[in-house]
Amino acid sequence: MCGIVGIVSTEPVNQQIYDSLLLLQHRGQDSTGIATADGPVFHMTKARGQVREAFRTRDMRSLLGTMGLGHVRYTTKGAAEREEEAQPFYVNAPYGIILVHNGNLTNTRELSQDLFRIDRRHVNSTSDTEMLLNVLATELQGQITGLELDPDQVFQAVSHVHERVEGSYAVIAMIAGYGLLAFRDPFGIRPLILGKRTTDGGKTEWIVASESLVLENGDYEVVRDVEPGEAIFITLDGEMISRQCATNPRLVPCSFEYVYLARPDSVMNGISVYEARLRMGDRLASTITTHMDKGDIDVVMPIPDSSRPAAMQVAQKLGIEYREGFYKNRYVGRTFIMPGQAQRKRSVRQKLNAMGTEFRGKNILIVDDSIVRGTTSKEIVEMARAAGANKVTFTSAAPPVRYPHVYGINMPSRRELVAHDKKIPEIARELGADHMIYQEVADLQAAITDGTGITELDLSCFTGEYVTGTVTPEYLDWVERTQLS
Ligand SMILES: O=P(O)(O)OC[C@H]1O[C@H](OP(=O)(O)OP(=O)(O)O)[C@H](O)[C@@H]1O
Ligand SMILES: NC(=O)CC[C@H](N)C(=O)O
Ligand SMILES: [Mg+2]
Repeated sequence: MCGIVGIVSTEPVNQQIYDSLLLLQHRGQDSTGIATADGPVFHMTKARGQVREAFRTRDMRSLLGTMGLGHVRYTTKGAAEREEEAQPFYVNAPYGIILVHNGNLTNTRELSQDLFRIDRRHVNSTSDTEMLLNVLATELQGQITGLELDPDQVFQAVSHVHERVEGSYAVIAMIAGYGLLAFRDPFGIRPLILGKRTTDGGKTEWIVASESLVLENGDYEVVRDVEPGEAIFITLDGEMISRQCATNPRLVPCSFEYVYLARPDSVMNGISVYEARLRMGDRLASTITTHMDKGDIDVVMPIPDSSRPAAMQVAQKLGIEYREGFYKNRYVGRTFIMPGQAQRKRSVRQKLNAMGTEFRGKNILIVDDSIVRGTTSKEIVEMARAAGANKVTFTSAAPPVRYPHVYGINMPSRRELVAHDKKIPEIARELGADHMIYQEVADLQAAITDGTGITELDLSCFTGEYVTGTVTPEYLDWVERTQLS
């Protein structure tokens, strides 16, 4: 789940894109990039690391132009450490296209063959995003008849992309000399939202971004979410044209955005992430009461940061004191989205410290938003015990993560998942907790969608059911053998 943003403005966009990326930093910490268009000329800077360390003043000065896009990367395909695989990606024909992508393609084996054999295109990385860009470029090339590009041709090209590409993709691209294109996969797995604002001179400026908080921060009004399968084209003069480009679009958004990825102050597909997390807390509290006596819990404690809203609600619902026993070092980023298990493990200890006074002799109920590899929870239980806790009950506002996530979250291998193939008491033993309680899948679904009119969610990492057809057991084996850990 990377973070993406694109802006068509009436003034220079470099600073706005930078500010937007800072707001999306929680979606990716591996690398970042900005590209701008100054008339038909592109400027681009990309580098490893986080936004604050990646862009220097001289880079920012060179990013000229009133249209631009940016990316923060959390690697799911390709290599996290290779700067060349940082986004955006560029192709010089047709016209010149620069593209950013949030998501993960599940038919890259077929795509790389087809791109080479049929389209005669060389893709110089293992990045799925570079393949996606080359498919778009091929399809656009196939549509162009005269010299000029027509939005109809762009929409036709996106329809063909939908036919060729499988998996999840929220995409923003600039076509040199023409405008900004944004589209979302036919299941709308990854988020994308459209906003606009009017200048004093009455001109309209547009923004497309992964999360609504970026729009709010830039004083843009929310127009709407980009629909699953829909493409939006914004011309250089600020005219917005949209079209449904998929034959059978269906909204099936990723549940993990609401559990962990998105910032709580964002609204996605009309659902407030914060409120969804409160509802997860409500439902988890009910499940807790069916498993244990409230009288056996002295305090409810969150694991900072992401579980705070759910933990607060669990405490309130159970009528038990809420205490923050883990102090968080604000200078350590999110550990789950770091590349490599060694770094993740080291960082949990650097990130969290247990305060003895909150633990000594107490029965603690810990709430985390999710338990994936168990890196955090194992360390936390040890820390709680070392700080003198009596009994440690570990709870998760999400159900057990038992299956790989192949739509843009780096959990490719079943072996790595602490809950894969294990019953809950076995997980408790593995993590060293006295007791473990997980959210039920139906409760998670209800917590996210209740009252929203949304009927489907991608819950694949909890259920093993994948919405795109190409995710077969053979594919999952291949992913497990070949991808990142
Ligand atoms: O079971 P694991 O593999 O450890 O993964 C799950 C943990 O990782 C995340 O925290 P993270 O530190 O990334 O970010 P946060 O500060 O937003 O909670 C998540 O909130 C869990 O605490
Ligand atoms: N998390 C994402 O959206 C990743 C985008 C792309 N698959 C990459 O690895 O760079
Ligand atoms: Mg956490």
